[in-house]
Amino acid sequence: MSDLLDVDSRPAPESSEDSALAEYVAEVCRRLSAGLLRETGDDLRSVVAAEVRSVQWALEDPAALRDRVPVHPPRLDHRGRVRMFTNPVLSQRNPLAPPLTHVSDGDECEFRVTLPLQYQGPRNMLHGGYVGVLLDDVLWYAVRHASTGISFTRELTVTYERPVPLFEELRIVGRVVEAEGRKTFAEGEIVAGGQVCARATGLWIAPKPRRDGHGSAG
Ligand SMILES: CCCCCCCC(=O)SCCNC(=O)CCNC(=O)[C@H](O)C(C)(C)COP(=O)(O)OP(=O)(O)OC[C@H]1O[C@@H](n2cnc3c(N)ncnc32)[C@H](O)[C@@H]1OP(=O)(O)O
Repeated sequence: MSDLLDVDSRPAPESSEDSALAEYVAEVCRRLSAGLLRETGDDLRSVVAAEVRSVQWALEDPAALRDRVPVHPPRLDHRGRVRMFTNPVLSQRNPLAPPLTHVSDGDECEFRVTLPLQYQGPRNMLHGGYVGVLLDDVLWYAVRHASTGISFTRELTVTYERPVPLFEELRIVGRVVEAEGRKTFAEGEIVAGGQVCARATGLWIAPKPRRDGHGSAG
């Protein structure tokens, strides 16, 4: 995967154990989110108690998460500031992110994900706004992969062809179709069971160079 933070690769002063703990707690939060929406009564209480116990266990036993290699530990930028990878679609440390599994870079960038209940719009279907979020992020990633700096989404058009299902694997694909100066045009789709459910096209624009010759974002 590209260096999405676009900063120096110096690790921030956080132990690997603490980074692993943060990512584990994010995972527990995701399971809890689904549990709160699925269970009621005694079943709800069991789910909450089990997850609270699992966090307690991870906090009390330093060896509990020994085998986990943190995926998105904090990094230091060139000014020595701590930078977190906060991306709400890709970050392992952000409980809002599903997060996506990266499959390939190249002419096409591909990610896969199976979405749980907290992303539901209509019954068993993905919320339409989140369809746009996924496509925005993966097309942005394809633009980022094909260029040297950060670009911002200027325009995104989403076509909803059929419902995007929850609880089954989705392929989310993005590719650059044209680059011209600061502008990059990209397109992509979400595919479930071999069928395209949603398509997007969009324009990403790199910020104007600053007077010192650097971009103003990143
Ligand atoms: C680290 C993880 C991040 C993950 C991020 C995922 C993607 C995101 O969510 S990004 C956040 C959402 N997006 C934003 O907040 C962006 C908000 N918009 C902006 O800040 C600005 O509009 C910005 C920076 C995109 C462009 O501003 P600016 O540089 O002033 O643009 P501007 O000079 O008007 O246009 C640049 C060029 O694009 C052209 N252009 C603008 N709009 C269009 C369009 N719709 N179609 C074709 N061309 C266009 C202009 O004509 C101009 O062309 P030229 O250079 O030939 O004159």
